[in-house]
Amino acid sequence: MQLPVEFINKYKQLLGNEAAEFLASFDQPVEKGFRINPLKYQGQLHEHDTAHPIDYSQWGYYGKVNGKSIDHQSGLVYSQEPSAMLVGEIARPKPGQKVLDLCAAPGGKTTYLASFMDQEGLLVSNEINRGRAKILAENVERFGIQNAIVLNESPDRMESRFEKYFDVIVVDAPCSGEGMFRKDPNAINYWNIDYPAECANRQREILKSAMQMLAPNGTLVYSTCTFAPEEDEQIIAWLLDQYPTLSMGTVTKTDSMDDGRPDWADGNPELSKAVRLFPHHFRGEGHFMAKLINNAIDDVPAERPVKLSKKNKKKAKKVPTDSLSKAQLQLWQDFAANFLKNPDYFEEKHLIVQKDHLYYQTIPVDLSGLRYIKPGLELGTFKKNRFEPNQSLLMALKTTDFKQLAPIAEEDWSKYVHGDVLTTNLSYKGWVAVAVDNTVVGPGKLSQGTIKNFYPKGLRLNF
Ligand SMILES: C[S@@+](CC[C@H](N)C(=O)[O-])C[C@H]1O[C@@H](n2cnc3c(N)ncnc32)[C@H](O)[C@@H]1O
Repeated sequence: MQLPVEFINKYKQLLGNEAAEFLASFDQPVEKGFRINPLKYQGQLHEHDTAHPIDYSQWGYYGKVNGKSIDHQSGLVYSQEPSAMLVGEIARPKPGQKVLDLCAAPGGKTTYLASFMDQEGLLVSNEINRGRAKILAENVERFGIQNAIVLNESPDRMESRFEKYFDVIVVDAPCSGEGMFRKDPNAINYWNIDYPAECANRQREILKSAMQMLAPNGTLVYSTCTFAPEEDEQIIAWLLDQYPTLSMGTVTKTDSMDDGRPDWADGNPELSKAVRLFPHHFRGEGHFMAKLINNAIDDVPAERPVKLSKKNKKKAKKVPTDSLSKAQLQLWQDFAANFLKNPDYFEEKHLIVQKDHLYYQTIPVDLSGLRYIKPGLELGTFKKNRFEPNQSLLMALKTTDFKQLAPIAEEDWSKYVHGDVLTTNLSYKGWVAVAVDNTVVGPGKLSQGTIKNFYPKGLRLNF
């Protein structure tokens, strides 16, 4: 790989004797990995091999995901580069906590955090770029996360709404991406000697917002996929300096993980508690991460109303946060009674309607004034006098949750995701959850031996 001369010289200086080995690692093949989704997994994958577990990740395996497989399409597996998996392990939120993934698309860390949360508490998953936020929302849906809200905001516009609100915040920062060079050689074209310092400016801005939203006793996890000290140790040194209530948390490291380098910042020995994953030591593309604990004293209420500046008021989309009409509630309850084994699982007080779409929020959050993609788990849509379930609802439940299940053979799955009508000898009528083995793959509507296909058009596949 042709690396920029200034990049080579910089790391020769920083790494000394080790530089040759580090630079040679850029010519080694990319390491691929995937995780099993504990929210869905019931002991069976269809075409992925779990022979090579990743020792520091409870759900991680080395290997490549087939994007056109049942496992991927139904959210049983998530493709993630092995070093990125450690970020989720370090953050390790507990069920019931309020968690923020501030730079979240396409969703690697979000899905990891959700794996720990077991559908309880609140996961706010934010991405500033609208196109990327939509991809994030698709991955949240596929993974079957019930407790996530997908926002499309700049971090500073979230501050006043979520002041001192989150127990865990992950900032997987936009960075100079030096750990991406092997995976995406185009990333080299963006690099120049000043780029890390430019990225560091943006990282400090994002972290200032994150600090406004971190609750007393909260945990902040900061990570990058770059080796540049300006964006790694020097950012953590700045944080510790600016926010005296922060202290470094300890991270359990395996032999192939390096300590942070105090000598690459201000010499603070605490920085060695950070983790460096170098591709010449570790089976992965490379990452930096640090865990910080907020030791501030709890003096401010956790939740505050939105306070928007005039400028932000203008930009903000008007969002109707409606409660259900009586007729809508009846339609939902009739649907749930026929379709779900526990029709009261999605409690009425957690339901909201927006433009005829019905959503479920585990913890009610007022999103007025904020841009979002999904204000909660989308249960479905009210259409005239009926209710139509959304793919998100199907993805977020297990086969055992449905009254009306339509199991199909593995060979019929490709017809289903292609959008074909299927035949069956089941005798139910109405909405069914189509499933392959123990995995729900999407909705259908059954009538007289045929399953009408309601797999979303945007997700359909050609083989
Ligand atoms: C390293 S990527 C995140 C990867 C993601 N956490 C994952 O695991 O899949 C960084 C993200 O930050 C977003 N970003 C860029 N500028 C930002 C800003 N000023 N504030 C917040 N996020 C930003 C980028 O669009 C990008 O999606």
